[in-house]
Amino acid sequence: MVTVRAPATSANLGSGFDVFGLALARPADVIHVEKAAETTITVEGIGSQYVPEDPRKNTVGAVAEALDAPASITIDKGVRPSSGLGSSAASAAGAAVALDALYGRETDPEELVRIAAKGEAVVSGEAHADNVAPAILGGFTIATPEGITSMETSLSLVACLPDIVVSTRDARAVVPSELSLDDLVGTVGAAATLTAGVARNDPELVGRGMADGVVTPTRAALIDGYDAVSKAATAAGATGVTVSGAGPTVLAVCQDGTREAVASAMIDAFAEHGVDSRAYQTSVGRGAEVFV
Ligand SMILES: Nc1ncnc2c1ncn2[C@@H]1O[C@H](COP(=O)(O)OP(=O)(O)O)[C@@H](O)[C@H]1O
Ligand SMILES: N[C@@H](CCOP(=O)(O)O)C(=O)O
Repeated sequence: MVTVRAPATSANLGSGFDVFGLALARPADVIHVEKAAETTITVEGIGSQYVPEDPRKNTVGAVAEALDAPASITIDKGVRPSSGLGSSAASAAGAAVALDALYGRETDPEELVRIAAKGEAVVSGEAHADNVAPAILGGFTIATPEGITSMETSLSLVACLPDIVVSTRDARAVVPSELSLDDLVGTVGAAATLTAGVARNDPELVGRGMADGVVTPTRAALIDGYDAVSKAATAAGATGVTVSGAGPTVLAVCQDGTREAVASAMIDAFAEHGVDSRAYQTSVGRGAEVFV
């Protein structure tokens, strides 16, 4: 048997829609795989009742098929489904790494990212790699059709998950299909600022570079209390706040020493809007790893 821990991830980071991604130190899924004549999937853990065990409907089934690596697979969900924390991607990435190890393939990690992205297509209709790239490679990743660039970085983060469900498929439907030249210039400037901040481990630059007036406002409208949560996090010491992935998780980048205050400010602000939430105080993490 091979067991892999695969991290939650936060995609987009505001200005990098479908391109930027960050691996989080916590939470994570744990995937166990054993060789079998055909693929079967068992799902346990947080939100497991919402995750299909049919291999044709689970991201992990598509990965096993793409790798031609049939297995008996158990997924222990630590990342809640439909959270904006790359839940479906954590399982896909974990399965890709686990099945590769189980069958001794030693596949190039970038190829594993492409295979895990096929799992994402099962859920959202598109093989976007912005969650599976950091889930496999760790750190900050830039995923484009031409390839993946990954960078190590150190940032203090809060991922606040409200008790709301937003499916990635639905949240993709509200994204505008066109943008103005002014918006393009703003987005390029922000994305470049964010990348410089990542390279310098600078939370001020990363926070400033998360600004986005194109995609984020359309998704924020699906999250009760988003504006209040964003303001409360900023007042408590966040340098930037955005929708994590397709939402509903709200991600805050924090100045050193403010993470605890930011987390409780976000929970309180959601509560004032009648929404229960849970805040993960976290940091930038590693990619999926075999640990047994
Ligand atoms: N292994 C998996 N883990 C989590 N969700 C999965 C998995 N396979 C399929 N799904 C489906 O994917 C959807 C959640 O994925 P998605 O909407 O992208 O949310 P998230 O932002 O958490 O990744 C749910 O409908 C769930 O049933
Ligand atoms: N770029 C995608 C990312 C979806 O991330 P998830 O964590 O919500 O699955 C998008 O924004 O649609």
